[in-house]
Amino acid sequence: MNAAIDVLTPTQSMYERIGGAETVRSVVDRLYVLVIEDERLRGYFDNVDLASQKRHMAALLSQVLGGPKAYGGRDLAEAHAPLRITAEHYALVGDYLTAALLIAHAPRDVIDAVGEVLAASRGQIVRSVEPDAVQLASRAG
Ligand code: HEM
Repeated sequence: MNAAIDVLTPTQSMYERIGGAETVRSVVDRLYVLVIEDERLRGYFDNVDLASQKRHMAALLSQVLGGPKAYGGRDLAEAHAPLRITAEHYALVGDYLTAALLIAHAPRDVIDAVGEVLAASRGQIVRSVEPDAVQLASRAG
């Protein structure tokens, strides 16, 4: 391979480039501070063990970024179905995750990759029927 191609070929995972376990932990800590400070979201976590929640989220984020494959939590659809999460609340959590990554100086391509994962997992997490969908369904008869 010539030197120019070497330079352009990523040798580290996104997980390594953002700073590995330590950065993931700080991103997840910040994410839950932002979420719990938001009165629109706080109630979802009233009876949740936040320490174990953070461990699961950190394991999932590490895995998604090409780090250790250590996620041992439930399937995302199964974990979130009883919560009836709205599209608005889902978007807020996504924005807070992006904010936490930016504060940790995650590069643009990492933010974009996480954005794609968020978009792909939306259908498993958002469960409430939105007014538009109800209207369309009733119009369709
Ligand atoms: C943005 C994408 C999201 C991801 C990647 C994600 C990820 C996770 C993970 C990994 C767990 C742990 C599952 C387990 O313990 O087995 C979990 C649980 C949970 N999530 Fe999310 N989540 C997301 C969005 C949300 C949103 C938008 C809310 C609420 C507004 C939410 C509320 C919860 C709650 C309350 C639990 C605990 C459920 C329980 O222990 O019964 N999540 N989530």
